[in-house]
Amino acid sequence: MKVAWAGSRETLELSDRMAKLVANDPVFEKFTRPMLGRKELFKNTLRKAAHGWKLIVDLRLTEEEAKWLRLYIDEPAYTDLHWGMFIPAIEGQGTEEQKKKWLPLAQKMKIIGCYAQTELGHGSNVQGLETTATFDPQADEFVIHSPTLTSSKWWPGGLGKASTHALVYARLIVGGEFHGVHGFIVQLRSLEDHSPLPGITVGDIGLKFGNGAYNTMDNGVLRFDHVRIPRNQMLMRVSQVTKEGKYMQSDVPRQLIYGTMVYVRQTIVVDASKALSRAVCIATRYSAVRRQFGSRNGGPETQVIDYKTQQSRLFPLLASAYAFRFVGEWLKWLYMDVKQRLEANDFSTLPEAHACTAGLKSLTTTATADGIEECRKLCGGHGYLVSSGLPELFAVYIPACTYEGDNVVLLLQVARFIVKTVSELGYKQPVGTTAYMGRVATLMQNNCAVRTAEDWLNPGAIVEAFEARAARMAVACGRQLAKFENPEEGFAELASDLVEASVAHCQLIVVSKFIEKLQQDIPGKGVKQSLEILCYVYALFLLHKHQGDFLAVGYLTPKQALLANDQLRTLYSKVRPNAIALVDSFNYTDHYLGSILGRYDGNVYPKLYEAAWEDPLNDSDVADGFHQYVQPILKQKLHSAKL
Ligand SMILES: CCCCCCCC/C=C\CCC/C=C/C(=O)SCCNC(=O)CCNC(=O)[C@H](O)C(C)(C)COP(=O)(O)OP(=O)(O)OC[C@H]1O[C@@H](n2cnc3c(N)ncnc32)[C@H](O)[C@@H]1OP(=O)(O)O
Ligand SMILES: Cc1cc2nc3c(=O)[nH]c(=O)nc-3n(C[C@H](O)[C@H](O)[C@H](O)COP(=O)(O)OP(=O)(O)OC[C@H]3O[C@@H](n4cnc5c(N)ncnc54)[C@H](O)[C@@H]3O)c2cc1C
Repeated sequence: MKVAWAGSRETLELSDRMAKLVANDPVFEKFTRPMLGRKELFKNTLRKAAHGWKLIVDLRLTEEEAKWLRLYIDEPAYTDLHWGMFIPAIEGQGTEEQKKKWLPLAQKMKIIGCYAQTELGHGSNVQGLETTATFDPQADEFVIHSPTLTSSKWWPGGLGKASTHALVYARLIVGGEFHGVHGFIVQLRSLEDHSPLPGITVGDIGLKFGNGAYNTMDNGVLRFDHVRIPRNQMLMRVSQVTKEGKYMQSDVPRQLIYGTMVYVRQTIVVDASKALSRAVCIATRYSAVRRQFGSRNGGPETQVIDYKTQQSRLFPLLASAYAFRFVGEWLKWLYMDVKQRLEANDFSTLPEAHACTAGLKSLTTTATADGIEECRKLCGGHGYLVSSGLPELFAVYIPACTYEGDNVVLLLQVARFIVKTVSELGYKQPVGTTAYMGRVATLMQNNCAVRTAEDWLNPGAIVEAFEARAARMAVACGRQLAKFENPEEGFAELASDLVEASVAHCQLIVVSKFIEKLQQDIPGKGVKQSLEILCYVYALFLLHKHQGDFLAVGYLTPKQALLANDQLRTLYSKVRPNAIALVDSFNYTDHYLGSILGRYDGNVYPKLYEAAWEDPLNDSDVADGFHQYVQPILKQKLHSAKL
């Protein structure tokens, strides 16, 4: 199962080597992180990033090994944005000449870059950005300017203190005409002493949610006062500005300017499976250690993992972690395919890649953020201790629901794609993830054939149920929209229903990709069977949770919905014997997991007890401040009879 989770034996071995390299290096210690003040915390992150880079250089790590190393260091840092957005943006939107100039500098870390798109006043509405880039033909330069307070760049990670350069998104003005938002490479700080260059005001935006957590990152604010950059620092793969001040659009669609977001959303889906699996690993191991009630004749109490309520909350999350892992693998393939096509100037699959990355980013991050919090509750009181690892994981993870596109805004993008597909059904055969809509007539007509709980153990029955629900919800939205004279007004009015239809479509993708995964050759005794059980748990859990949809569209009867729930209960009993093995298969070191409750050896209570004494409050028996603030109260002489 470790191989199935990792994707291949090679990846398992490689990631295992990197995990151990990090776990055994004292520089990467992280247990004290939540106790540190901001400055100390940030400096420590810089130290870890520098040490990580030294290892990459000294050990001549490959790009793949370096990625795993950064993952296991497990501390948000400017390097995430440098490698994860700045470099991919230049790769995707730069010309060959620009790539030749900037990529070697960035890859050798001679410069540090960030992705400066969002502003104080605008994040979701990218077309609403206010920063301007005005072409000055005399000087052959762009003038980058922040005309208002709300045009201040706000949020970019790595911008506040670390970056020397930024990829700045600004409205292009040529000859007095606006040409929409484009990307520009702008140097922010001196490469000698790191001080901000003239015309640049830059700093950190301040503390964020949680102790430690995302505060290791210097999310920044940035203003430009007529900052000049050479013309060739506008990324010019999509459109160009000539020396003479002529704006030219190439055959490449404008949307490619948003390409970096497609790339990062795809990586976020894979990351969701990592974050959720960490939380599930902690909660599952602890649920096997923790005992409450049920002792007979002085024997041990019941392991909480044996309670059906615990199983019905925990096992769907375990199944979701696997589901997100496999849909992430598929999405990576889809992205690579689109990337290759784009390089050959085939842009036909870009809309689907956008819809899939946006929708799956939204679906998986929402479920993961909620899932981590559920895992905290599954660990009872001890889950609230920082040493459980869950509070910090939650605090670090939840912004994923917002960054790289607010999750609701992204589902509305999916809705546009679905509505368009439905409206074109009469003359265009849908392909890819919308191919099922080509069978819309059948899906609208046929109802569920399930008669017994066992009938639900059938991939065909499950896929058809999810297809029928998604198709019927999409068609219903289409019909409602058709009643509006102005389609945009209709879209705004029906936005909540459209979001629900998008969720149904995205859940269908995840379920289908899990089932497709099971059609592949999966080596290892019992591995495929265990994955089949998890796949049914994932699908039937969603069906149970959203049974209102399935019933409302008239595909299921209440009896069939109840049978699905009966089957789900049986499936939980099948997951139980392998639950620990299924989380051990994630192959996480205790360092990466960062949790006393989730320790591999299960030695929870002694270690919790030990850790308590390491809290700075326990440095002395009598607390600092006792003599000053508590003792006077204890010693006071009160005159009032009542008191
Ligand atoms: C080595 C380590 C690697 C680790 C990886 C590191 C990862 C780091 C992880 C976390 C760190 C956090 C970093 C966070 C960074 C950020 O948050 S960057 C800022 C991200 N901002 C957003 O996501 C903004 C969201 N808004 C938008 O994307 C868009 O504006 C929009 C809302 C999608 C669309 O706006 P609008 O309605 O105005 O539409 P238009 O812009 O006019 O577009 C119209 C058509 O374009 C299509 N479209 C839109 N987006 C895309 C896209 N990305 N790709 C392709 N096509 C797109 C849209 O469908 C319309 O098409 P149509 O005309 O055919 O209908
Ligand atoms: C930790 C973190 C790191 C970040 N890193 C970066 C970075 O490196 N670079 C960068 O450029 N940006 C970064 N961002 C910014 C991030 O991309 C934006 O915050 C995000 O895109 C959401 O935009 P917003 O803040 O404008 O939200 P808003 O759009 O203001 O959202 C507020 C509310 O309005 C709703 N809403 C907005 N529009 C609509 C609509 N059309 N229909 C219905 N509801 C709507 C949303 O659903 C939400 O509920 C980061 C943000 C965070 C939190």
